[in-house]
Amino acid sequence: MAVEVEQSQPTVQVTNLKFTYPGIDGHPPPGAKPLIDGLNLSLFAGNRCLLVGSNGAGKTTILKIIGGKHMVDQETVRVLGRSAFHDTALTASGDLSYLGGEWRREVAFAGYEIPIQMDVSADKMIFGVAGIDPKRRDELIKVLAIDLSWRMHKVSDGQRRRVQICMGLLKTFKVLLLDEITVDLDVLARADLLKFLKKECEERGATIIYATHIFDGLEDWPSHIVYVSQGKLQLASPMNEIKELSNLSMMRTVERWLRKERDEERLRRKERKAKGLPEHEKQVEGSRVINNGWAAGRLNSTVAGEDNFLLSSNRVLR
Ligand SMILES: Nc1ncnc2c1ncn2[C@@H]1O[C@H](COP(=O)(O)OP(=O)(O)OP(=O)(O)O)[C@@H](O)[C@H]1O
Repeated sequence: MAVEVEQSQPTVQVTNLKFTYPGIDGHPPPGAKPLIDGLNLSLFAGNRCLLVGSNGAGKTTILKIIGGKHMVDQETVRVLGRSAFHDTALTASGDLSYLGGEWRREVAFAGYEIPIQMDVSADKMIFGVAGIDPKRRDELIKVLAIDLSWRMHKVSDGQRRRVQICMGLLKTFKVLLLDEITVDLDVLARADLLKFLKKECEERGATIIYATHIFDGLEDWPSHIVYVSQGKLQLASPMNEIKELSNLSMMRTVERWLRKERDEERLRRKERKAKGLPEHEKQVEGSRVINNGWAAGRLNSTVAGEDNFLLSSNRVLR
């Protein structure tokens, strides 16, 4: 049964986020184009937000910033009303949890990172975590169909991933950031995990942001969708609004946005070439210049639904 959740305060609030990766001297290189620019986003308890965008669009960077892994101004990113980077108790308590990236080789758990491939049983790993609700632990073991006798250095990638995900979800989170974590899971494990995560939002009022390229089985999962391109928020909308606009499946809808983005970038590149400019916009990274290919341009037209449905980047999701 769904709980009534307090909707007045956002659980995740990003205000005019601008971010450039620091160079080797620890500072953003002078003149570098920001990777994330003017991004605003508000999410509330119970929201399940799908974060989509092409490779290199900035999804991981955004999740890491919200997860407190990159320093930004205290007021720019607020999670549960606190600064994600400065208030380390947010992650230490498990209230804010990030699963992704380097976590693929290790288990990130409440601020600690544990190697995932040592000769240890799943049982030892999962039951070695203190202060866990036994009912929640049993449920996760069942949902992820974990055999507690598995030795972590001998199991398959997918089996190892199940244990890893179980560890990451043992503590009751309030805000969960998932960065493409289901890649190795079989169809059944993925479906059961998504069902569990949906329940966490509906019953406990958790907020989840999930960045993925795999849309299989996700059709009815998200309550909201956010599309980023070149570090800018192109669209943020409740799923029902997207569905009202188009009969296409979510995968086809996203495919259409990305095709449009790519076509516009190709056109932009052609125009640059015609003007005798280098085909690709260049971005400064540290002391060297990197070329981002077609992903480096700006999406400057509308993207969603029937093409004229561009949502404001200041949109608050309800
Ligand atoms: N530590 C870093 N230092 C400098 N640039 C970085 C760093 N990490 C990522 N980038 C750059 O930032 C851009 C966005 O990367 P990010 O990983 O956020 O994209 P993404 O949308 O998650 O991509 P994908 O879908 O491929 O996972 C890329 O051009 C990448 O090269």
